[in-house]
Amino acid sequence: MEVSPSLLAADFLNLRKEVEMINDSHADYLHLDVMDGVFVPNISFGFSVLDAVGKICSKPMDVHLMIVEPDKWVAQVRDCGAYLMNVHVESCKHLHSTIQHIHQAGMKAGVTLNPSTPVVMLNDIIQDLDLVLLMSVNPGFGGQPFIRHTLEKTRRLRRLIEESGSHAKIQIDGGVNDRTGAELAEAGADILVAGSYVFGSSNPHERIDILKNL
Ligand SMILES: O=C(CO)[C@@H](O)[C@H](O)COP(=O)(O)O
Repeated sequence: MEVSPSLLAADFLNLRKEVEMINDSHADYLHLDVMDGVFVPNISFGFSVLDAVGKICSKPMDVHLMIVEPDKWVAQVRDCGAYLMNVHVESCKHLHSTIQHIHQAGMKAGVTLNPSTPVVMLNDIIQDLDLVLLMSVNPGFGGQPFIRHTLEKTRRLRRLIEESGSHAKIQIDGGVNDRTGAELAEAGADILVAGSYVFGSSNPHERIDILKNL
Protein backbone atom coordinates (compact mmCIF):
# COMPACT_ATOMS: atom_id res chain seq x y z
CA MET A 1 0.00 0.00 0.00
CA GLU A 2 1.16 3.55 -0.72
CA VAL A 3 0.60 6.29 1.85
CA SER A 4 0.10 10.04 1.43
CA PRO A 5 -0.09 11.88 4.77
CA SER A 6 -2.39 14.92 4.61
CA LEU A 7 -0.66 18.12 5.71
CA LEU A 8 -4.04 19.59 6.70
CA ALA A 9 -3.73 17.77 10.05
CA ALA A 10 -0.16 18.97 10.72
CA ASP A 11 0.89 21.50 13.35
CA PHE A 12 1.01 24.69 11.24
CA LEU A 13 3.16 26.44 13.86
CA ASN A 14 5.82 23.83 13.16
CA LEU A 15 5.36 23.23 9.45
CA ARG A 16 9.08 22.80 8.67
CA LYS A 17 9.41 20.17 11.40
CA GLU A 18 6.29 18.35 10.15
CA VAL A 19 7.48 18.29 6.51
CA GLU A 20 10.93 17.07 7.62
CA MET A 21 9.25 14.36 9.69
CA ILE A 22 7.46 13.17 6.51
CA ASN A 23 10.74 13.42 4.53
CA ASP A 24 12.32 11.03 7.06
CA SER A 25 9.38 8.58 6.98
CA HIS A 26 8.38 5.75 4.63
CA ALA A 27 5.50 7.83 3.22
CA ASP A 28 5.25 7.74 -0.57
CA TYR A 29 3.81 11.24 -1.13
CA LEU A 30 2.77 14.35 0.77
CA HIS A 31 -0.91 15.29 0.28
CA LEU A 32 -1.73 19.02 0.23
CA ASP A 33 -5.35 20.20 0.43
CA VAL A 34 -6.06 23.63 -1.08
CA MET A 35 -9.55 24.92 -0.11
CA ASP A 36 -11.14 28.17 -1.28
CA GLY A 37 -14.17 28.62 1.00
CA VAL A 38 -16.45 28.43 -2.08
CA PHE A 39 -16.24 24.87 -3.39
CA VAL A 40 -15.94 23.64 0.22
CA PRO A 41 -16.99 25.36 3.46
CA ASN A 42 -13.44 25.94 4.68
CA ILE A 43 -10.23 27.76 3.69
CA SER A 44 -6.92 25.99 4.19
CA PHE A 45 -3.80 27.40 2.53
CA GLY A 46 -2.75 28.67 -0.88
CA PHE A 47 0.20 28.91 -3.21
CA SER A 48 2.62 30.69 -0.86
CA VAL A 49 2.39 27.74 1.55
CA LEU A 50 2.59 25.20 -1.30
CA ASP A 51 5.65 26.99 -2.64
CA ALA A 52 7.38 27.06 0.76
CA VAL A 53 6.64 23.39 1.40
CA GLY A 54 7.84 22.53 -2.12
CA LYS A 55 11.26 23.98 -1.31
CA ILE A 56 11.88 21.53 1.56
CA CYS A 57 9.70 18.51 0.71
CA SER A 58 11.58 15.48 -0.64
CA LYS A 59 8.41 13.43 -1.28
CA PRO A 60 6.33 13.86 -4.45
CA MET A 61 3.65 16.47 -3.67
CA ASP A 62 0.12 15.33 -4.40
CA VAL A 63 -1.99 18.53 -4.54
CA HIS A 64 -5.76 18.22 -4.07
CA LEU A 65 -7.59 21.36 -5.21
CA MET A 66 -10.95 21.82 -3.50
CA ILE A 67 -11.64 25.03 -5.40
CA VAL A 68 -13.82 26.37 -8.19
CA GLU A 69 -12.22 26.75 -11.63
CA PRO A 70 -9.03 24.76 -10.91
CA ASP A 71 -8.08 25.09 -14.58
CA LYS A 72 -6.97 28.69 -13.88
CA TRP A 73 -4.22 27.55 -11.54
CA VAL A 74 -2.40 24.77 -13.40
CA ALA A 75 0.81 26.78 -13.94
CA GLN A 76 0.93 27.97 -10.32
CA VAL A 77 0.54 24.42 -9.00
CA ARG A 78 3.31 23.21 -11.33
CA ASP A 79 5.59 26.10 -10.27
CA CYS A 80 5.23 25.05 -6.61
CA GLY A 81 6.82 21.72 -7.54
CA ALA A 82 3.72 19.51 -7.54
CA TYR A 83 4.08 15.96 -8.85
CA LEU A 84 0.34 15.46 -9.25
CA MET A 85 -2.56 17.90 -9.55
CA ASN A 86 -5.92 16.61 -8.49
CA VAL A 87 -9.19 18.35 -9.49
CA HIS A 88 -12.81 17.63 -8.60
CA VAL A 89 -15.13 16.35 -11.32
CA GLU A 90 -17.80 18.56 -9.69
CA SER A 91 -15.79 21.76 -10.27
CA CYS A 92 -14.63 21.22 -13.88
CA LYS A 93 -16.92 22.23 -16.75
CA HIS A 94 -14.45 20.84 -19.31
CA LEU A 95 -12.75 18.02 -17.48
CA HIS A 96 -10.99 16.53 -20.52
CA SER A 97 -9.44 19.89 -21.34
CA THR A 98 -8.32 20.44 -17.71
CA ILE A 99 -6.64 17.01 -17.69
CA GLN A 100 -4.85 17.89 -20.94
CA HIS A 101 -3.60 21.17 -19.41
CA ILE A 102 -2.27 19.34 -16.33
CA HIS A 103 -0.39 16.84 -18.51
CA GLN A 104 0.95 19.60 -20.80
CA ALA A 105 2.31 21.30 -17.68
CA GLY A 106 4.29 18.14 -16.91
CA MET A 107 2.29 16.86 -13.95
CA LYS A 108 0.38 13.65 -13.31
CA ALA A 109 -3.39 14.21 -13.42
CA GLY A 110 -5.93 13.08 -10.84
CA VAL A 111 -9.69 13.45 -10.57
CA THR A 112 -11.62 13.45 -7.30
CA LEU A 113 -15.19 12.33 -6.67
CA ASN A 114 -17.24 13.60 -3.73
CA PRO A 115 -19.05 10.90 -1.71
CA SER A 116 -22.32 11.41 -3.62
CA THR A 117 -20.78 11.47 -7.12
CA PRO A 118 -20.99 8.09 -8.88
CA VAL A 119 -18.02 6.28 -10.43
CA VAL A 120 -19.88 6.20 -13.77
CA MET A 121 -18.98 9.90 -14.18
CA LEU A 122 -15.47 8.70 -15.09
CA ASN A 123 -16.45 6.25 -17.86
CA ASP A 124 -15.25 8.50 -20.70
CA ILE A 125 -12.13 9.93 -19.02
CA ILE A 126 -10.67 7.03 -17.03
CA GLN A 127 -8.06 6.15 -19.66
CA ASP A 128 -6.57 9.66 -19.48
CA LEU A 129 -6.13 9.64 -15.70
CA ASP A 130 -3.14 8.77 -13.55
CA LEU A 131 -5.18 8.70 -10.35
CA VAL A 132 -8.75 8.76 -9.06
CA LEU A 133 -9.36 10.05 -5.54
CA LEU A 134 -12.54 8.90 -3.82
CA MET A 135 -13.51 11.19 -0.95
CA SER A 136 -14.63 9.03 1.97
CA VAL A 137 -15.83 12.11 3.91
CA ASN A 138 -17.47 15.30 2.67
CA PRO A 139 -14.50 17.50 1.76
CA GLY A 140 -13.53 20.49 3.87
CA PHE A 141 -12.41 19.15 7.23
CA GLY A 142 -10.17 16.52 8.75
CA GLY A 143 -11.18 14.23 11.58
CA GLN A 144 -14.57 13.09 10.19
CA PRO A 145 -15.85 9.50 10.29
CA PHE A 146 -15.31 7.28 7.25
CA ILE A 147 -18.37 6.95 4.94
CA ARG A 148 -18.75 3.21 4.54
CA HIS A 149 -20.28 3.10 1.07
CA THR A 150 -16.79 4.12 -0.16
CA LEU A 151 -15.85 0.43 0.13
CA GLU A 152 -18.38 -0.63 -2.52
CA LYS A 153 -17.47 2.43 -4.60
CA THR A 154 -13.79 1.42 -4.47
CA ARG A 155 -14.69 -2.06 -5.79
CA ARG A 156 -16.75 -0.49 -8.59
CA LEU A 157 -13.87 1.82 -9.52
CA ARG A 158 -11.42 -1.10 -9.49
CA ARG A 159 -13.69 -2.94 -11.96
CA LEU A 160 -13.90 0.13 -14.23
CA ILE A 161 -10.10 0.50 -14.23
CA GLU A 162 -9.57 -3.19 -15.03
CA GLU A 163 -12.21 -3.30 -17.76
CA SER A 164 -10.93 -0.12 -19.45
CA GLY A 165 -7.24 -1.01 -19.24
CA SER A 166 -6.55 2.31 -17.48
CA HIS A 167 -3.35 2.67 -15.42
CA ALA A 168 -5.04 5.02 -12.89
CA LYS A 169 -4.31 4.43 -9.22
CA ILE A 170 -7.10 4.53 -6.64
CA GLN A 171 -6.56 6.93 -3.75
CA ILE A 172 -8.93 7.23 -0.77
CA ASP A 173 -9.15 10.25 1.54
CA GLY A 174 -11.06 10.79 4.77
CA GLY A 175 -11.40 8.85 8.00
CA VAL A 176 -8.54 6.52 7.12
CA ASN A 177 -7.00 4.55 9.99
CA ASP A 178 -5.67 1.01 10.50
CA ARG A 179 -9.21 -0.53 10.47
CA THR A 180 -10.73 1.38 7.52
CA GLY A 181 -7.36 1.12 5.75
CA ALA A 182 -7.45 -2.68 5.98
CA GLU A 183 -10.95 -2.75 4.48
CA LEU A 184 -9.88 -0.36 1.71
CA ALA A 185 -6.86 -2.51 0.90
CA GLU A 186 -9.18 -5.51 0.48
CA ALA A 187 -11.52 -3.42 -1.73
CA GLY A 188 -8.71 -2.46 -4.12
CA ALA A 189 -7.26 0.89 -2.98
CA ASP A 190 -3.67 1.73 -4.01
CA ILE A 191 -2.98 4.89 -1.96
CA LEU A 192 -4.33 5.90 1.45
CA VAL A 193 -4.44 9.58 2.45
CA ALA A 194 -4.35 9.96 6.24
CA GLY A 195 -4.45 13.20 8.22
CA SER A 196 -5.32 12.89 11.89
CA TYR A 197 -4.32 9.20 12.07
CA VAL A 198 -0.73 10.20 11.21
CA PHE A 199 -0.24 13.77 12.48
CA GLY A 200 -2.41 13.26 15.59
CA SER A 201 -0.18 10.44 16.80
CA SER A 202 2.83 10.65 19.11
CA ASN A 203 4.49 8.14 16.73
CA PRO A 204 3.58 9.21 13.19
CA HIS A 205 6.30 7.06 11.58
CA GLU A 206 4.78 3.95 13.16
CA ARG A 207 1.30 4.95 11.91
CA ILE A 208 2.65 5.41 8.37
CA ASP A 209 4.31 1.98 8.54
CA ILE A 210 1.06 0.37 9.77
CA LEU A 211 -0.79 1.74 6.73
CA LYS A 212 2.05 0.83 4.37
CA ASN A 213 1.96 -2.80 5.53
CA LEU A 214 -1.76 -3.25 4.83
O1 LIG B 1 -9.29 16.48 2.13
C1 LIG B 1 -9.49 16.22 3.27
C2 LIG B 1 -10.64 16.81 3.96
O2 LIG B 1 -11.34 17.60 3.06
C3 LIG B 1 -8.60 15.23 3.92
O3 LIG B 1 -7.32 15.17 3.31
C4 LIG B 1 -8.46 15.29 5.37
O4 LIG B 1 -7.39 16.09 5.74
C5 LIG B 1 -8.25 13.91 5.89
O5 LIG B 1 -8.25 13.99 7.25
P1 LIG B 1 -8.52 12.72 8.17
O6 LIG B 1 -9.93 12.30 7.90
O7 LIG B 1 -7.53 11.69 7.74
O8 LIG B 1 -8.29 13.27 9.54
